[in-house]
Amino acid sequence: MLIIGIAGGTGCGKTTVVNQIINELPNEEVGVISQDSYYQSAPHLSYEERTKINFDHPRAIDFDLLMEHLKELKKGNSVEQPVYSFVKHNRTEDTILTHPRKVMIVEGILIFTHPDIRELFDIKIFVHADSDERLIRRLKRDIAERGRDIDEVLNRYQNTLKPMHQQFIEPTKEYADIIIPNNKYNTVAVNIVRTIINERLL
Ligand SMILES: Nc1ncnc2c1ncn2[C@@H]1O[C@H](COP(=O)(O)OP(=O)(O)O)[C@@H](O)[C@H]1O
Ligand SMILES: Nc1ccn([C@@H]2O[C@H](COP(=O)(O)O)[C@@H](O)[C@H]2O)c(=O)n1
Repeated sequence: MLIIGIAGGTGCGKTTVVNQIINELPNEEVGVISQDSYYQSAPHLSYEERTKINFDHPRAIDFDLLMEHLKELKKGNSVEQPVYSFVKHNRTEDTILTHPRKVMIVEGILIFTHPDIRELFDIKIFVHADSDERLIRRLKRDIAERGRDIDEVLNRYQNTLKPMHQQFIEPTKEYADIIIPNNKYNTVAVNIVRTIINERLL
């Protein structure tokens, strides 16, 4: 199994890049795991309390479960990937049965901060977009898709997202084998990664 890690700050375009890469690849050969599915479950907290969680700090992620699932997939076993609700700020009751594939792509803002998880990646890719681009995209996306308003996004950006990005995410760029500039859609980079994957699938 080839495991590719794709990191980068919120709004840099990780999910979009992954979708562009897997589009046109046979879906029985390539699987995706999103770090967002592994936000800690917090059923003991009220909604109000959950809105105050710092979601950009590594402790917000259930890395133990993510690690366990990646190891199981590597062994050839299927896992139940959790489903997370950005509207409720909580894990849902649902899971997605995720089967091992020849190529597994793992994407998320903090995946390169965890040394043992970093070790599992055969290829590490960091997607870069400037912080103003990322904020604009995040604003539009979170209002359109994640039930937020402009104040929520801007407060979170100033209070936690920006400092956490500088402290935890940006420094992990140094672990990357490939850095994809993504201020604009980068079809050349996407095609290069797809070529690497296709070679593995031959
Ligand atoms: N290169 C790009 N140029 C303009 N908009 C983009 C680009 N890449 C992604 N987007 C848009 O920005 C938003 C955030 O992208 P997304 O892939 O969800 O980022 P991430 O997964 O890194 O948080 C989405 O609405 C997406 O359509
Ligand atoms: N309940 C939550 C959980 C996370 N976030 C934000 O999501 C961002 C990471 O996801 P991307 O798809 O953008 O990479 C992260 O910056 C968290 O602030 C949230 O808003 N609410």
